[in-house]
Amino acid sequence: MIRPRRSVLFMPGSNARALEKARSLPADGVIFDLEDSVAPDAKPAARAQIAQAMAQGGFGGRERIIRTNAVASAFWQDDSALVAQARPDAYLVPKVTGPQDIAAIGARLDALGADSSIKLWVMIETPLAVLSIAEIAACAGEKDARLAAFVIGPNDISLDTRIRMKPGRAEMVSLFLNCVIAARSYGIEILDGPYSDFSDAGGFAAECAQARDLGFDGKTLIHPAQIEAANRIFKPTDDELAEARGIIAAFAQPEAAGKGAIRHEGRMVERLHAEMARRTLAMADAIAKLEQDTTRA
Ligand SMILES: CC(C)(COP(=O)(O)OP(=O)(O)OC[C@H]1O[C@@H](n2cnc3c(N)ncnc32)[C@H](O)[C@@H]1OP(=O)(O)O)[C@@H](O)C(=O)NCCC(=O)NCCSC(=O)C[C@H](O)C(=O)O
Ligand SMILES: [Mg+2]
Repeated sequence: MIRPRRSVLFMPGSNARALEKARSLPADGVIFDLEDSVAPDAKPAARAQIAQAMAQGGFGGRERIIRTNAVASAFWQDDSALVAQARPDAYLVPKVTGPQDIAAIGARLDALGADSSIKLWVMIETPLAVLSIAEIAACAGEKDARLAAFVIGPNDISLDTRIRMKPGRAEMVSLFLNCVIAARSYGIEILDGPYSDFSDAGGFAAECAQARDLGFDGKTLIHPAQIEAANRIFKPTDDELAEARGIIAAFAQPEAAGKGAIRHEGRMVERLHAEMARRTLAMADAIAKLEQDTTRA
C-alpha cells in the first residue's frame, strides 16, 4: 500500500506546544524526538510528555514516529520501553552503524513484547552506516520484518566525515544515491534529511526538488513553515497526472495489445512507463485521501 511521506516533521519531545500544534499541521507524518532536540536532563520529562500525547491521540491520519536515542546511549533502554508502550506507527533509531544494530533493536522490541505492527526506521548518518548500507538494507524482510525506512542525517554525516553541507549538496549526492539504491533494492522507503535554515524558503524548495529527483520519498522537516512546500513539491503535478493517464490509456488501446513498446505522442513508451504511471496515480489518490482527513487543518 502506498503511504505518502512528503513531509515528516520533527518535534522536540520536550516541547509541549509543538506536540499540541502538530495535531493541526498538514504534515504527512510527525516525529516525536527524544534525541538531539532534547537536552539530557529533559529526557525523562520528554518521555512522559510523548507518552501522554500518544495516549491522547488527535493526530488523525498522520504517521506517528518516535525517535529515540542511539542503541549505544545510556537513554536507549528507557526510550525503547516507551516505544513498546506508546505503540507509534514507526520507531526511528539514530546513529545505527550496521546490521548488528538492527538485530539488537529487533531483540529488544521482542523482549519488550512490542506490537509487531511497529515499523523500524533508521537514520543513515554515521560513516559506518554509509559503508554498510547494502547490508543494513538486506536486513529488511526475512531477517527483520519491521525494517521499513531510512532517514538521511546530513548534519551527523557532515560532523563525522567533514563533508561540508553546501547549497546544491554536490559533495553528498553520490552518498545519497548509494542509499537510495540500497533502499530500493530491498523495498525500503527513504526520506531526505532536514534543511536547517527554515527562514530560507527558496533554498528549502530547491532542496526538496533535488530530493525528489534523487528518488527520495519525502523530506524530514524541522519547522511548520516547511510543510507546504514539501507537500507541493513531492506531490505529482497536474502535468504528470495527465501524462500518466495518457500512457495508461494508450496501452489500453486494441492496437497496443501484445506490444511491449508503443508510439505515444511522438515518443516511445514501454510497459514499464505504464507501471510508473500507475504508481503516480496511486500516489495522487493516497495523497487526496490523506488530505481529506478531517482532522487536518
Ligand atoms: C528551530 C526551532 C527551535 C524554532 O522554534 P521557534 O523559534 O519557536 O519557531 P517559531 O516561533 O517560528 O514557531 C512558530 C510556531 O510553530 C511552532 N513550531 C515551531 N517548530 C515546530 C515543530 N518542529 N513542530 C511543531 N510546531 C512547531 C511554534 O510552537 C510556534 O507555534 P505558535 O505557538 O502557534 O506560534 C523549532 O522549530 C524546533 O525545535 N524545531 C525542531 C528541532 C528538532 O526537532 N531537531 C531535531 C531533528 S533534526 C536532526 O536531528 C538532524 C539529523 O539527525 C541530522 O543528523 O542531520
Ligand atoms: Mg543526526
